[in-house]
Amino acid sequence: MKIQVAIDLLTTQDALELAAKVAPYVDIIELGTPLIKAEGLSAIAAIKSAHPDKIVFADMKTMDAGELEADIAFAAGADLVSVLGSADDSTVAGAVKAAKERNKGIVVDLIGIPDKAKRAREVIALGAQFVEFHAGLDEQAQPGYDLNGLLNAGIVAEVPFSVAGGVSIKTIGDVQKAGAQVAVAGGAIYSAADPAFAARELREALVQAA
Ligand SMILES: O=C([C@H](O)CO)[C@H](O)[C@H](O)COP(=O)(O)O
Repeated sequence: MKIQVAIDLLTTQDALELAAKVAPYVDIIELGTPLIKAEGLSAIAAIKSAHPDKIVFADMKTMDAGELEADIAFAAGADLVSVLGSADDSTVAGAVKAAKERNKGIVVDLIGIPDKAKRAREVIALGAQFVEFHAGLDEQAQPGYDLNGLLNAGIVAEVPFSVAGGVSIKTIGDVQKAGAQVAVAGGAIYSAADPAFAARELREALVQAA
């Protein structure tokens, strides 16, 4: 299973500094939606240029103009771009078209979708590389939130998937057992007192579980 660090910081400089610390322990570097909104596509170019060997994920959360939005993110250096599962099928298909033309990939983010397993199968049929079973930061803040709903959706859907929603050292083993291709960790890394240590701990937890 791959580890994806989600960088929900607000400046390219802070993102570059975090990425430099954690890159040895992660496979995918994600530019979070707030970062892209704050700094623009240049943040994607800066991270790809600093880490050409890493998979760079632009969390565009595209809802419309799928082909256009995916294409500008790929042109800036992204290898993977996210589209929302609540978007129209034509938006997903347009983004997939842009990805195929550049030999890159679309990840469909199922945040807010009630029947995540059903929509996951639909968007994989449209050509998405994998889906993200995702509970956003606001959903995570609700009382009683845990990862189990996302993990069960992943098990039921039987498609390639990632899990994002407060993945931590306590839960990354469960994400792996559920069969995820990618565990996404944002706050568990960027809010840690020592982000490199936190990322290394996540990596070591996977080695031990393997
Ligand atoms: O996609 C995300 C969220 O919508 C804000 O952009 C996060 O990057 C994702 O949820 C992973 O972060 P954590 O939940 O803090 O692990």
